[in-house]
Amino acid sequence: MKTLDDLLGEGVSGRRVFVRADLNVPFDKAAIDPQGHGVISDDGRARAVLPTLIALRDAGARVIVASHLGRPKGAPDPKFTLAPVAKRLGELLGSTVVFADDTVGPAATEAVAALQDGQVLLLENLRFNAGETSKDDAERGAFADQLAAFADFYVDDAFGAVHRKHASVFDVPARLPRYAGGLVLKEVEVLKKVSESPEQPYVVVLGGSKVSDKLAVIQALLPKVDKLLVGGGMCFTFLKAQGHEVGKSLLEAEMISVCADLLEQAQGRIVLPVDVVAAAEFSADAAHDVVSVSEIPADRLGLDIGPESTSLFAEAIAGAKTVFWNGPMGVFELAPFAAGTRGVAEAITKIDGFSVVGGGDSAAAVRTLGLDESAFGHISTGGGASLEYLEGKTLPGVAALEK
Ligand SMILES: Nc1ncnc2c1ncn2[C@@H]1O[C@H](COP(=O)(O)OP(=O)(O)O)[C@@H](O)[C@H]1O
Ligand SMILES: O=C(OP(=O)(O)O)[C@H](O)COP(=O)(O)O
Repeated sequence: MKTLDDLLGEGVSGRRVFVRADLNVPFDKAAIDPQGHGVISDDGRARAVLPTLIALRDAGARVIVASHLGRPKGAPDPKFTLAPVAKRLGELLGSTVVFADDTVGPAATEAVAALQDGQVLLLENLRFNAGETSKDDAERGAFADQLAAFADFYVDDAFGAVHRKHASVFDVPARLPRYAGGLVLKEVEVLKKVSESPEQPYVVVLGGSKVSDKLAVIQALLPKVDKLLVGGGMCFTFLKAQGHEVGKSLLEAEMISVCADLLEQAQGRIVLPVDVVAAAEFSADAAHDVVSVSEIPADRLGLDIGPESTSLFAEAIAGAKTVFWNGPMGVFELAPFAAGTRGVAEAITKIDGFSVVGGGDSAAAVRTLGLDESAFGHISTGGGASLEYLEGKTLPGVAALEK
């Protein structure tokens, strides 16, 4: 695999370099800025790609940065514009970041043509184009052709998206000389060690809201781990499979039988919450109570694991030599539902072993809850990506760089 250092050694002054970054940063759930844009709540993912952007900029490259943000449906959607991210990236870089308000349209084409040596341009959200995530090779390829036409070289530093077979991750690198950025290299190096020889006991903690993505991973991880602790939005499909009613909580109805099979296979190694914080609605000032998982009221939704579950999870974590954690235990962004995530995170910081936290929101939780980042072995920018790496899967973005 060729690296950014190889590219810098070849010389990039005046050359156009396409950088796929993961600038899918979390936004404050309530705030709006004076321009009507969302307010970034944690810019860790933008900071993580700065070394690559600075090295290219300072070497005189014309830097074209591209990313997705959220999950828009293949068409422009102002809710998911990267405009506020361009502004923040400019502040972090200490130099102007030009923003194109389309991805491959006239604005982007003009902005690429006007780029000066040492300038950085951010294209609008890749997922405003159906070609980016299409399952159809030709449709993805046509979009990749347009992106590749902008540049002479391709650098992938979007670790959080390397598990996606998307145009900017998988198809553009097939069309240009390709290089791995420093973030991708560092992430792969750490995760390789954990996946090849995790010191036992190995505990995996899963939560968050991307339920169906992660249920698929559990099957593959189960044989490798001693305990799998499940909280967050994830746990309700499992609780339902155990026969509990979950009220209005997040539920993947079509996955209930899969969860039942997983529980049977796991023979006690999947640990579920015994109590949850059940709220009247998804808001910080909603009425809420701690209830047993067998007593979730029909008109309430579970927004955090309860204190007994937090202690149960902390106990399982305490004896571990390796812990991988992806996905918050609750809606930590709202203060009444942050205790489970805080308790589990604190337990992970105390282990006598190696811990990895992965995921945009999980890493953001560590920072916004004021936990000591240095108490974790590694904080990964990718949740799904690191889970799939640990599962032993070939990741399309990594494979594309290795070809
Ligand atoms: N019980 C729950 N119900 C709904 N959403 C939840 C629940 N628990 C956690 N979440 C949400 O999950 C989101 C993070 O999920 P996910 O994207 O899977 O994690 P990561 O980005 O770390 O991989 C957070 O915004 C959090 O508010
Ligand atoms: O946020 C991300 O992944 P993560 O929540 O698993 O860390 C990445 O930006 C990938 O986003 P996606 O899961 O919408 O493809």
